[in-house]
Amino acid sequence: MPANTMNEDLKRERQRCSFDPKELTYLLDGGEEKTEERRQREKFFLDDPELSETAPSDYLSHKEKYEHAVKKACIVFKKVQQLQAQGKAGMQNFREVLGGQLGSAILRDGNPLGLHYVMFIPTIMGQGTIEQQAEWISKAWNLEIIGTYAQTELGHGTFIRGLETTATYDPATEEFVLNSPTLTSYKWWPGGLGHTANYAVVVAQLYSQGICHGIHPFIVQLRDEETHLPMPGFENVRIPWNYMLMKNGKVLKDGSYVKSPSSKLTYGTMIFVRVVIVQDAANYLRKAVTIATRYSAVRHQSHIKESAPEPQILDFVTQQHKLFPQLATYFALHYSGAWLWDMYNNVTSELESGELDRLPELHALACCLKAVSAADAAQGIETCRLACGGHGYMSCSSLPITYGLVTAMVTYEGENTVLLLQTARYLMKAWQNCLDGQPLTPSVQYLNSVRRSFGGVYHKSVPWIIASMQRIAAGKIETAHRHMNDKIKRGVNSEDAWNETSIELVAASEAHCKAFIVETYYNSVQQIVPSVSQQLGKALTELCELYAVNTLLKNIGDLLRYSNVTTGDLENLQRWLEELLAAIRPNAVGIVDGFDINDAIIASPLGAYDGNVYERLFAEVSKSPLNAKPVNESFHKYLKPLLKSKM
Ligand SMILES: CCCCCCCC/C=C\CCCCCCCC(=O)SCCNC(=O)CCNC(=O)[C@H](O)C(C)(C)COP(=O)(O)OP(=O)(O)OC[C@H]1O[C@@H](n2cnc3c(N)ncnc32)[C@H](O)[C@@H]1OP(=O)(O)O
Ligand SMILES: Cc1cc2nc3c(=O)[nH]c(=O)nc-3n(C[C@H](O)[C@H](O)[C@H](O)COP(=O)(O)OP(=O)(O)OC[C@H]3O[C@@H](n4cnc5c(N)ncnc54)[C@H](O)[C@@H]3O)c2cc1C
Repeated sequence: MPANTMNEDLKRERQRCSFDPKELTYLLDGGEEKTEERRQREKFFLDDPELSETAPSDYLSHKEKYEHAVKKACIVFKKVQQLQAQGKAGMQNFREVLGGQLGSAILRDGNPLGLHYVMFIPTIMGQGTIEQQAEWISKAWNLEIIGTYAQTELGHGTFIRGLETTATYDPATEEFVLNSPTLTSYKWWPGGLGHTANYAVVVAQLYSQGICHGIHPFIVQLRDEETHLPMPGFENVRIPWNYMLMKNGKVLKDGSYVKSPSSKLTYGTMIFVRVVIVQDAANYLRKAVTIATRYSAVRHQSHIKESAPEPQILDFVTQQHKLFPQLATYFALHYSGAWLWDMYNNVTSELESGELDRLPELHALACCLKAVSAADAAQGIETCRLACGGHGYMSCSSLPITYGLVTAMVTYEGENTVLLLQTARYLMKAWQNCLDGQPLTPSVQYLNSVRRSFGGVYHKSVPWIIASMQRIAAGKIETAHRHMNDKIKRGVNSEDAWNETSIELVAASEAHCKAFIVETYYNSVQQIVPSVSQQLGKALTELCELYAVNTLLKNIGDLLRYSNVTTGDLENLQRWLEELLAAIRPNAVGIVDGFDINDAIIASPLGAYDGNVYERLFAEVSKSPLNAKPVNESFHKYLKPLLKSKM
């Protein structure tokens, strides 16, 4: 097929879409102008010959990949500075360019500067005094220094109160002495710590006047700014007094300690990254479902009717049931992420004025939304990979690497189970408040309404599904609360009772989160529909209904246990699901086109806009050095002697 011709199947798919994908693009970007801005920004980076992939980095050594990534990260940074000089670079650009999809396309092998922007700078902004911000932020933005966030140790990642690195204040010299006294206290995992960063925020147990005040953040220089050689010593390293970030907890020069308004303010950066992860997980999922949907429109296989030619695999209802819920999940996580980002900004500004009331609810929501979005996006990406059969397994499909990036999210920034238990902690208190008639915060208000009524009869609407999911969540919260208290009444101490009930606590947390996501998604679509064309509004509504129906059908056991749903209602839900898959089918390619993901970011022969899958696959494998010569030298070195010896 000559280059740049459009695959006929995709041509037909694009003709049958009921709405203009550009309208969806503008909606997701926040308007036509924003789309144009984004496209220009992408072009500015992706068209740069120094950044485009000549040979796939799959064939580089680990060391070469690192050096390649550093080179490109520096080019990206200089280009961001050019944007800044034109007044075009703001926080959003950095997020786009240094993280997100554009970043992961340009820096396929990771971004050695990622942690510098994602955690080092935000920690100084969130934990440093005004003076400390003035001292460090501009140097960091201008890359005069490169930082990382060194919290996790060989022996501790989750339980940060158990971290062993110490920072002991020496009033005689007005310095802190940092020490990682044991093998398990060595900082381990921080991105960039090995060879890139020359500074770190080190999270350590603060000791002053013989008292341990818990974990606090300290700036430590790791490498000489000129030679990049590691600073002398890694035991009893001395740093100046003002290298402790003191916006919250403080140590005065005489060594006396001033408590933070809340010890949990030290954990602030982790909330920020969890909030960012929700949106990033959604974006990686939409890249994967774009690849799998376009591929499924081009791939012909088997028969639906013996008399007809091999159909597009997108016409198999099972294939639709694999992919369309992923389309819907992208929107669900996108709108939940947007809602959480708003709440984060509001609560953070309240914290600035000492208002801590909403921090616990933000923490609880950030925990469960990070956990559910990372897990669901990872599972959705794996479903997309499997839906592409053998070609989905190839690394050039981009699906395995995308899956790897997102499963990491399940672990970092708080391992999922641990975070779901954090939310469960909040829900147990909320249920107790509900029983005691105490006021409830907005995200758990539904506990009151669910307690008062045992659910209405089935009707084919998302509000009925939301009420059912809230009923399931309340039921699981009540069950966990009751089981835990029954154990305590039987003499089990509260910590053991918590641990013994933790399976149900995690499940209650997940159910609460799913109910929150469906409701937030529905409310977002309700707000949007009146402002878009009737066709796009219908498509967005169908996707929202699909997310709700499919999520509920994956939970039939709980639905039967905690509501008065009948088997007849379940049959109606199954029929509704099938109707929605059929309704979405003609728009599937149009929806992914609406994501407007540049082919260079898709980076997959299965998902290119023109749909020339086989030509692109073949071109891709031809790039492999292994295919440069017809006979590989291993034949003469090893195989031939072996064969000879048999003769
Ligand atoms: C501008 C450019 C941008 C570029 C963009 C790029 C985009 C790319 C995007 C993304 C790439 C990201 C790449 C990052 C790579 C990964 C980085 C890392 O992994 S850094 C390490 C993370 N490590 C953890 O997260 C540890 C997890 N563990 C914990 O958080 C804690 O240990 C926890 C919460 C599990 C237990 O901590 P306890 O033992 O001190 O707390 P308890 O006793 O359980 O609770 C005490 C009270 O504290 C509250 N609490 C706990 N954590 C809180 C928090 N974070 N905020 C507020 N309250 C909290 C609790 O709700 C509880 O409150 P009550 O007592 O119930 O009222
Ligand atoms: C790609 C990547 C990048 C990272 N980058 C950084 C970084 O830049 N800076 C940094 O400081 N760290 C970083 N980390 C470390 C990361 O934050 C930790 O790995 C993460 O917090 C999990 O902690 P852990 O490894 O101790 O796991 P563990 O907590 O040991 O988890 C192992 C198992 O124990 C279970 N478990 C632990 N505690 C509990 C509990 N209370 N209740 C029930 N189950 C429990 C977990 O659920 C899990 O199943 C990174 C990790 C990865 C994978």
